[in-house]
Amino acid sequence: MVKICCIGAGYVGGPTMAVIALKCPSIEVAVVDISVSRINAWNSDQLPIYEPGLDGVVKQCRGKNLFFSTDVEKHVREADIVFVSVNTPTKTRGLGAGKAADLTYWESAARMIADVSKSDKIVVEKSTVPVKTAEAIEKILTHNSKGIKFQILSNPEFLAEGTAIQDLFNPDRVLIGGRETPEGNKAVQALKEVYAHWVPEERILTTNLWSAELSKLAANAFLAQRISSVNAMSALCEATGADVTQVSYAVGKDTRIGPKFLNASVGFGGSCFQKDILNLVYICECNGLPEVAEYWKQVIKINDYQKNRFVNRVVASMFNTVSNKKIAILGFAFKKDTGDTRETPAIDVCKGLLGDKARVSIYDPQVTEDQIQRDLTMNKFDWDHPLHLQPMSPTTVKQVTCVWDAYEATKDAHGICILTEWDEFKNLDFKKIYDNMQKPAFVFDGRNIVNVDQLREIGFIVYSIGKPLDPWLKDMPAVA
Ligand SMILES: NC(=O)c1ccc[n+]([C@@H]2O[C@H](COP(=O)([O-])OP(=O)(O)OC[C@H]3O[C@@H](n4cnc5c(N)ncnc54)[C@H](O)[C@@H]3O)[C@@H](O)[C@H]2O)c1
Ligand SMILES: O=c1ccn([C@@H]2O[C@H](COP(=O)(O)OP(=O)(O)O[C@H]3O[C@H](CO)[C@@H](O)[C@H](O)[C@H]3O)[C@@H](O)[C@H]2O)c(=O)[nH]1
Repeated sequence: MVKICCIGAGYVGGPTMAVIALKCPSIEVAVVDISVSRINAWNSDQLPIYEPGLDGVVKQCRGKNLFFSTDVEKHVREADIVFVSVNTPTKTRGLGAGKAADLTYWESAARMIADVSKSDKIVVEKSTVPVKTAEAIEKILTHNSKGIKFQILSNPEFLAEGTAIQDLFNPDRVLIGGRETPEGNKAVQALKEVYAHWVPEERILTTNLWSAELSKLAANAFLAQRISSVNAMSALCEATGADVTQVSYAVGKDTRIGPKFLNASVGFGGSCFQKDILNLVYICECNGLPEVAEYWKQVIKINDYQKNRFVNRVVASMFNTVSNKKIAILGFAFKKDTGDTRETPAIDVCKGLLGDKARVSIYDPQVTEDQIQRDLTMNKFDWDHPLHLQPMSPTTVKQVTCVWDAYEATKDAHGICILTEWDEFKNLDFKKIYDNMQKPAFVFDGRNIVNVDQLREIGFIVYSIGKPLDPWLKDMPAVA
């Protein structure tokens, strides 16, 4: 029986390995982690991450050919294929701080693999890493190998949160990069056979190592760039009276452009886009390509601009101050159908409003109060380290309350900010909400999910990203 071990039981390691176990009953899969609480949660009824469909997949295989364990060394030693899916946060100190990927966790995993291995292994990069990481990992492994042979493959993951199970069942492509040597080709073939259990052969792409590593960074940069492009257009739409939804529909109808990923928003979030672009920027700079670095930096600058612009709209609309006003925040996760808050635009928006002394009342169906408080007090990039190594939140932000109901959050509020596109927000009783708010009552829709005309009829003053402006907002500056 082929044995797979995955180091890192997170958003990628957990779902990816659960799907491999489900689709390959003949393979034994162990997912290991240094975080005891994470592993305990994977072994309980309350999985550590919320992902539609994940529960069912885990329940079908757990205890049969899928195991979650903290005995990292044992499972690595026994495995034929070791996936490494650990954190690769942005460095906060030293060389490349604020841009480069911090490979501490990767390096310690590689050293541990070399230490405990007693048989040849294929080591698979599942984490998103800088180009040429495989070379560094190869060096660590071979210099410590005691005669054991390791083949390194790059197999970046393209799943998106909220649709992870769907994406894993039916991927656009699986990408496997390896050394172009007989041993390298053999290793690529072995991993290909795993995916071939359910992925059609023509969707399994094989490349050299560096192309696979770079393709992952490139794909995320292209995706994020589309959002920054449409968000940049949203500002121009507001200035001209065009409607960004109509513009992106018309643009996306061009088959060369395509309709997906053109939704204007308060900004993109998530653990990957910003981190991976910063990483790309750093790699370009290190390779003497400042113009290319500058080009990709702009994607992040526009994203920051979009979040600032949103906060400025809120404050400017409400007589240039939100001091002591209650603002309801509907949605804190970085997108719907996940409880993940890493780099969520809600953090920046809330911090902006708190900076103007607002009182914020937050409701998100999947995010706990503890998480929100930690997010609002943590330093940038600290969120991307293993849970037990993150600083405990020393203080709580007093002007923040978290509630478990949208009606409670909006009661007596002056304004509402919709920051995540949860389906349930589309069906709220806005008349009831309006009746229970201070007047004038404002809605700032950062996800373009409300029916603007209906809300204006009820009496709300409505701002919706990239839509023709409410007369109330017309003469107010977008960016103060
Ligand atoms: N989240 C996504 O949607 C996504 C998608 C594609 C790629 N990625 C990439 O995959 C990687 C993992 O991302 P994630 O979202 O799953 O992160 P995560 O924080 O959810 O999971 C990483 C896990 O690795 C564990 N870990 C760290 N060092 C370890 C070690 N030495 N031994 C054992 N366990 C260790 C941590 O405790 C943590 O549970 C990152 O490089 C990320 O960029 C993420
Ligand atoms: O038209 C759009 C599409 C997305 N978003 C926002 O962009 C962010 C990222 O969304 P999405 O890409 O759907 O989720 P992620 O889980 O971050 O997935 C991205 O990052 C992963 C980690 O690298 C990759 O594996 C995926 O392919 C890539 O889509 C979220 O805040 C979305 O709300 C928009 O604002 N407008």
